[in-house]
Amino acid sequence: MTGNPAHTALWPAPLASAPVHATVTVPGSKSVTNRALVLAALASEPGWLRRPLRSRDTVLMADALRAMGVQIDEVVNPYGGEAWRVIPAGLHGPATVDVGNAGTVMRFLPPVAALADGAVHFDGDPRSHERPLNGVIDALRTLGARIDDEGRGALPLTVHGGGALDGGPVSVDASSSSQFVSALLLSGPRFNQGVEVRHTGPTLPSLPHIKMTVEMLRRAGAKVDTPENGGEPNVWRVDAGALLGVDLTVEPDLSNAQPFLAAALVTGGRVVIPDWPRRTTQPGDALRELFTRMGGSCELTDTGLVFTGSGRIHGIDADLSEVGELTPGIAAVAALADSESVLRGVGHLRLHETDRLAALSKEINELGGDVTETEDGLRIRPRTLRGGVFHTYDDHRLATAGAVLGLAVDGVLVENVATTGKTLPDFTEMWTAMLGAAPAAPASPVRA
Ligand SMILES: O=C(O)C1=C[C@@H](OP(=O)(O)O)[C@@H](O)[C@H](O)C1
Ligand SMILES: C=C(OP(=O)(O)O)C(=O)O
Repeated sequence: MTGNPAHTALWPAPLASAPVHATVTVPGSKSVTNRALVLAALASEPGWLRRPLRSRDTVLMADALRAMGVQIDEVVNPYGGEAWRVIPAGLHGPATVDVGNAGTVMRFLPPVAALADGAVHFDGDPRSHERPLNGVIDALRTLGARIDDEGRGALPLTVHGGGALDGGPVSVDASSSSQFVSALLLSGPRFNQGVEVRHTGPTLPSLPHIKMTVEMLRRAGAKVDTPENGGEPNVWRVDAGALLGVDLTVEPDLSNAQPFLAAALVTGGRVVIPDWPRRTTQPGDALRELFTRMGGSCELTDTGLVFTGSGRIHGIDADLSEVGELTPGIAAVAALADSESVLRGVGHLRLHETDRLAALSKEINELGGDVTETEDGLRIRPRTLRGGVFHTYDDHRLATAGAVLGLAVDGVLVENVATTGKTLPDFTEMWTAMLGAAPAAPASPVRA
């Protein structure tokens, strides 16, 4: 924990005094915004991102690309919202990249830096030094890059870009993060021989995020072969070729819709999320099924997703390996359910923003819960919970999970709720607006 007062400030999570009835407009997807920025930066012509997410992770991505020479102009249209115009340029060093604690920045950009002319130094938050990066580093070396990481296999490191990269076939164990595969594929069209990525590990998390990468590459004109279109299992191939400048409207972040849907489930209310896409690769789309199994019902209408809680919350036994980032929110709801839950397939969450399995069990248990870690997930036995401090370990999804618990448990104090700024800077304002309450005055925050 740092000495920064924002990190010790406690936010009294509002208790829901009645079923929530609200329409919540959710900002753009982090995963789509950061992929779109990378692809636009690598394109051979300018492109547009409309309704991009503006949050810590996406600003870090944009600033990093700017540091390598890409022009990104922010245009505010009073009628159509924000848009970012991306004008690619010859990538160059010397440059310094702050990855914060953004998996997308720390994994997607070293391959881009390998294409730059000059040295690009990467560093970030202390936690970024602990998150797995070895798959990207080793693969880039195999593909011809020169990287100085002083043998750490992790951040900080310097990529000595040579202006081009051979590319070709490479094997990577992506069992600790699907982002290793996405990272290599995204820059693949710009490698001299393209890239063929073969995943060799025992498991592969977050498959929808790899599908998102493939779809966005194809939309930018890349030729991609995948296991789904007749290729070998666990092998993705991207041909070398120019990328088009795309005009893309970013979908709402469905994983960030989760706490608001959870509010309908927990309070027996109804929440509408406008612009929920009818077809998407976002893992958050699985919430329609998961939260229905946990007691709600939903309908995809022309206004968006209408999600209704029944007043009952059921436990769930679910393999969340494809949708790992939904685990903290599901765990919070599960702690309030009428039966036990088992969440499986998410051992890799120990290496996310924080060790999410340890953090969720400790924090829910400190409120009186009964959560145990299993080898690959969590077992959650609902108990009557009491108020107390909910520590968040610089993890945005721990903070929103604490807010969900606070709807039903009086006196939950979420530590460092500002950490939601990683992907959802307006979270507390959106939460209080959803609850129909006036936003709390910022004066004299309670201290831990
Ligand atoms: O590629 C992406 O945009 C992401 C992939 C997933 O990472 P892991 O495969 O490391 O879990 C996910 O958890 C993360 O929030 C975003
Ligand atoms: C795991 C997450 O993020 P990152 O992109 O930093 O891996 C997340 O948002 O839940």
